[in-house]
Amino acid sequence: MSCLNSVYLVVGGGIAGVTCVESLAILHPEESLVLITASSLVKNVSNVSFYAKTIVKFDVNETEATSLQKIHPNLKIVYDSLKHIDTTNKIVTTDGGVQIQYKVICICTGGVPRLLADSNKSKRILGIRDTESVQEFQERLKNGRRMVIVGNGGIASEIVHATRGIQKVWVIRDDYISATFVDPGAAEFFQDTFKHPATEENPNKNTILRRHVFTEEDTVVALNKNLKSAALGPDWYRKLENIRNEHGQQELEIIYKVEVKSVVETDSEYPLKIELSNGRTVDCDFVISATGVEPAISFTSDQDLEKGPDGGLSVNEFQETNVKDVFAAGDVAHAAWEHAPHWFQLRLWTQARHMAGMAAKAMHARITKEEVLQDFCFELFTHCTNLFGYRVVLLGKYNGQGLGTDYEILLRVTPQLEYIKFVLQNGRLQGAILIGETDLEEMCENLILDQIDLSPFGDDILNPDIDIDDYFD
Ligand SMILES: Cc1cc2nc3c(=O)[nH]c(=O)nc-3n(C[C@H](O)[C@H](O)[C@H](O)COP(=O)(O)OP(=O)(O)OC[C@H]3O[C@@H](n4cnc5c(N)ncnc54)[C@H](O)[C@@H]3O)c2cc1C
Ligand SMILES: NC(=O)C1=CN([C@@H]2O[C@H](COP(=O)(O)OP(=O)(O)OC[C@H]3O[C@@H](n4cnc5c(N)ncnc54)[C@H](OP(=O)(O)O)[C@@H]3O)[C@@H](O)[C@H]2O)C=CC1
Repeated sequence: MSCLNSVYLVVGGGIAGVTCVESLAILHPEESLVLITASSLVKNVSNVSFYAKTIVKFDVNETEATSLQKIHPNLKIVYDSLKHIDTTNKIVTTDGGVQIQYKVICICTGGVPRLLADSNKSKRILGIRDTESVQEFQERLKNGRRMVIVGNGGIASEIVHATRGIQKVWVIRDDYISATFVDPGAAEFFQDTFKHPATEENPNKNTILRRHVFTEEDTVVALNKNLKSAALGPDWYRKLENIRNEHGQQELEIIYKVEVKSVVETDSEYPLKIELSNGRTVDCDFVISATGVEPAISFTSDQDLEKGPDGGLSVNEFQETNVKDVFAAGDVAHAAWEHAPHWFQLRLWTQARHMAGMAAKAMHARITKEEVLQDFCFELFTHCTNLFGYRVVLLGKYNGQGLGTDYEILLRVTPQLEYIKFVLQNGRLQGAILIGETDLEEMCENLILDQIDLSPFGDDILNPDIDIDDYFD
């Protein structure tokens, strides 16, 4: 059995693993580093642009793992899967029997789709995670007449927006769409776009300003509770836009507040029959189960690595697990430290990148016996994405998460143009949803981080005729 020796060991070729390697290449290029990746293609980030200090947008690309050796002269790549970690002797073993001795290790094995309970009953229930799963979806789309989409998060929203020429039945547990990312008001804003696509002649710019004081009866919007190839990037669904099933009909039906009770294969016109919790059945060609991810922990270890309630490896603010010198980052990790007031974990690229950069700094500090502080990026939750053709920026406690019932919402809505929501508590901004080209990202970031008292401004804070930035210069 061959044995490699290395100071640093990183497992996984997704955004987290690659970011960890790239950061170590800058921090400690003279030291030995091994990357274990099951795939020869790995993910990397390019075209990073900053909307503000912590609000970042970037592209994710696939690249040959060997390209990382250009930036890290001492990097060795092992194309294999991690099988076992002996944390006492600091040796890992791969499926292929390679052994690697390490001083510090970072586990970045990502996540796998958490599919519907009946998914083992039919090959027509698909999850989307990697390039192969998208290819399978594309094949099904070409000839499919009707698909059922289950789930109300990022993937379901993107599929509903991007697919054409097929009947879509979108089955959700909530009473409004895209609940992982937005609130009922923003969902209405998106749905208005389905009904009235904006045209140049009819941009529909009637701005509505509204303040809403939350009471006990209000429902606080719930936050989302939570193999071998890395997860896709944000533009993955554009591939679907090119697929046109000329025979199919374009139709979307949304069924609210239901769950899938069972899925059975049939010999009738449609090969699948879906039974819903409201008693209704839907016939279809295939089902997309866009029902979240679960951490990918397919390896064993001699000591128990503690897990959080979401099944992820619990890590402290330096991304270290309960076992010394074993770090974890990205979708596989559960952020178990005490969070800053305006940050929480969602399994997203930016967070995978931030966690992995932090892990690399902490690993380097362990080897060089230096002190390390947690990075500033964990001060504020930020997510920048596109939904239903709009730029969406989510900041802080954008859905009032964890604020109880004692907060106010200030809204500015211009149909088909912008949707701006401020979440205020004690006159201070706690979170924001910015949909459209609002140009408010930097101001909101500052207002949340500095906790400036906004009560003197009243509703003017969102008055489109007042340039609020002037107040804070
Ligand atoms: C369809 C889709 C669209 C998305 N869109 C967005 C978006 O627009 N914006 C956003 O912020 N986030 C998005 N995400 C989420 C984002 O992709 C993930 O949060 C992020 O990629 C996680 O990175 P990771 O490196 O932790 O995990 P992964 O990308 O899953 O990478 C983990 C790697 O580890 C490997 N691995 C697993 N087990 C082992 C093992 N035992 N040994 C060796 N290697 C192993 C896997 O093969 C994989 O290559 C999307 C996710 C999906 C599925
Ligand atoms: N633009 C972006 O930023 C995108 C991000 N992503 C990321 O990729 C990952 C995977 O995306 P996705 O699968 O959409 O996961 P998400 O976690 O975003 O959403 C999962 C959805 O499925 C629902 N759900 C879970 N179990 C069931 C069930 N048994 N029946 C019905 N509904 C169920 C959840 O509801 P509930 O909340 O009630 O549990 C939630 O609405 C996530 O980390 C996501 O953040 C993906 C695509 C785009």
